[in-house]
Amino acid sequence: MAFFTHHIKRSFSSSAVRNVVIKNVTIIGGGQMGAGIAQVAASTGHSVTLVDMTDDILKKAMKGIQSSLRRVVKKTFSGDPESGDDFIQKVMQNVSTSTEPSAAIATSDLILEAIVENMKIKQDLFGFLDKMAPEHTIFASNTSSLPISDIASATSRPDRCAGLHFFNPVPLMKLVEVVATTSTSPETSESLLNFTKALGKTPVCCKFLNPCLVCPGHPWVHRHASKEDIDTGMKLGAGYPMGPFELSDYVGLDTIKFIMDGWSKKEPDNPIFAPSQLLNKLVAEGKLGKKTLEGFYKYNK
Ligand SMILES: CCCCCCC[C@H](O)CC(=O)SCCNC(=O)CCNC(=O)[C@H](O)C(C)(C)COP(=O)([O-])OP(=O)([O-])OC[C@H]1O[C@@H](n2cnc3c(N)ncnc32)[C@H](O)[C@@H]1OP(=O)([O-])[O-]
Ligand SMILES: NC(=O)c1ccc[n+]([C@@H]2O[C@H](COP(=O)([O-])OP(=O)(O)OC[C@H]3O[C@@H](n4cnc5c(N)ncnc54)[C@H](O)[C@@H]3O)[C@@H](O)[C@H]2O)c1
Repeated sequence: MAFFTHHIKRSFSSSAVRNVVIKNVTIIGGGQMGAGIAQVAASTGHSVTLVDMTDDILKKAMKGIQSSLRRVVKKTFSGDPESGDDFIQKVMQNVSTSTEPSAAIATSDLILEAIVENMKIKQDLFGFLDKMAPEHTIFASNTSSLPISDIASATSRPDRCAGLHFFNPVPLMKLVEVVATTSTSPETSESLLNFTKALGKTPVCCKFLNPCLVCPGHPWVHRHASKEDIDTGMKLGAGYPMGPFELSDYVGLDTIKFIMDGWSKKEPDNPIFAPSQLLNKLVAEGKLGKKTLEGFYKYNK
């Protein structure tokens, strides 16, 4: 990405920064999560810049936001489609896109990354942003599994770094985890709590992200039943809205693999995190779940 190449070097003291009222938000990564977060932030009156590597990806993200908004307004403006259309138009005006975000970064109160689940790439991004962003800017990561303190260590502002973990699909899921490290300042946590409330979400504070799923591709998970039966059982028997295989396809099998590989590296002797041949095979074949129309299951466009 071009913007990685020209750095504006500035040095900042990590002097206490007061509570930040978050209005201008830059979201790096316009995939399923970044687009969803952009939609919700724009819908609640925030000014959003969505950043990704190519214009094509950003076009797809904007199309996704628009079609999700249509589903939302069908309910919220059910008797008044004209007001629904106005709302969509206003929300779309709150989102701009860029592959060269220096200008947006310079006025951001919050930069939230939702890029690939890879420590080195996230650290490189945070290190790069640290040199460009104003002193008050808070950095947040939407990581599912990586330690925030390690990502924050690439910056000179660990007190202004935290996790902001949204759930998929962002427009519908109410929960957001605000993940504070031992270095995150109380002002940063409070600013993020206020931001998530302004988004209409329910924040919970935590120190670590909890593994919320065990990989469904793992042999012991489906040793005694088919994936269809396991999914049906978990939906009808345990009240889950999706079974584990369906949910993994929905999250993205590449993302699930990144997470599993990370955990397995940390706890090589834990059989729960042992590599899943089935998962690895599907990812190697480019069958990444719903986004590629095939994963554990096949999907129509
Ligand atoms: C190995 C370890 C792995 C760890 C993984 C970690 C991942 C991560 O870090 C954490 C997560 O996110 S974990 C993941 C956490 N996530 C979960 O656990 C999700 C579990 N799944 C669910 O909650 C449901 O299956 C869905 C809500 C996704 C779909 O619902 P459904 O009933 O199956 O299907 P439906 O009939 O199509 O839709 C129903 C209604 O929703 C509406 N709508 C849907 N999408 C929309 C969108 N994008 N926009 C707007 N609206 C949208 C739609 O219009 C409809 O409205 P209506 O008024 O009824 O017509
Ligand atoms: N998918 C989920 O259900 C889910 C839920 C919660 C959290 N997360 C986390 O959110 C993050 C993103 O997940 P996703 O599902 O949206 O992934 P995704 O693959 O849909 O999107 C990632 C996007 O980031 C872009 N990207 C990658 N590297 C980049 C860089 N250096 N600069 C700019 N853009 C870059 C890619 O082009 C892609 O568009 C991951 O850390 C994941 O663990 C995912």
